[in-house]
Amino acid sequence: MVDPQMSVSLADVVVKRRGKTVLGPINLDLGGAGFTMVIGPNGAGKTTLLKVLHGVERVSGGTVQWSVPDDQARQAQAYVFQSPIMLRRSVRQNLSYPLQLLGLPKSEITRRVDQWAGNIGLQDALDSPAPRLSGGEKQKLALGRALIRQPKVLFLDEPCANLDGRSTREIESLLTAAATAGTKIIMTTHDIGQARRLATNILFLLGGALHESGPASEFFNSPRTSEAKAFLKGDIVE
Ligand SMILES: Nc1ncnc2c1ncn2[C@@H]1O[C@H](COP(=O)(O)OP(=O)(O)OP(=O)(O)O)[C@@H](O)[C@H]1O
Repeated sequence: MVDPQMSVSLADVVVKRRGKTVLGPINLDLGGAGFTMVIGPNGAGKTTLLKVLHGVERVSGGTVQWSVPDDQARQAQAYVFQSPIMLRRSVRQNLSYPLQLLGLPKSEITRRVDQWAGNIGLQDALDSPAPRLSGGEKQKLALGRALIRQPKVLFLDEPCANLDGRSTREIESLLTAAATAGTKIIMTTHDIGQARRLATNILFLLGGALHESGPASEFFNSPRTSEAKAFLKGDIVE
């Protein structure tokens, strides 16, 4: 990550639910800038891994160690859920809220809200109720609300699921700008094209295990395992 202090190590992390191992054991060191794309078939454990990294999934074994104390790590992270969660209030209130929680002065909040409303193309909808926005607009608002806090690490779970091409392109360009500005992005996707467009490195999960990982160019050009090859070809992999 751009801030060299923000990296994370997972040692023998296991998540069990109802007696079944849904993730792990995972051993992983994650650092460096850019996009880490978490890919794999349905049920492979992608969302569970994201939540483990963010510290909101109960682990049954192993350790998750950020290179800064846990409270600092959490403070420096944001998480965007697959179905955007927002306040039943205006776009402006949705963007202001995270900054109010940080206790920023009103003038600074107004400045950043105006700037981010422009970044996400909602400057003319600032006083509209957020629940009335389209799916693409809601997702852009969720992203704006996460990025307005300038997190060091941003987690996203399928941020473009069910969005049209135009909204997907707009979200990818917002994410690319954030990555260039120094936010480490860790996201899941079902869209291999999106993974190819964005990824710096890949985590390929299969059956709860980290089946293959490494730089994106290596993964896409010369996957090591037959399962990764099959997955990239579009075959059904279990
Ligand atoms: N609370 C839970 N109780 C029981 N099983 C769970 C629970 N949460 C997740 N699972 C199971 O854990 C496995 C991994 O789920 P997860 O949502 O992490 O996969 P995923 O790769 O994100 O899937 P998808 O691509 O479908 O979103 C699945 O088999 C799921 O059914």
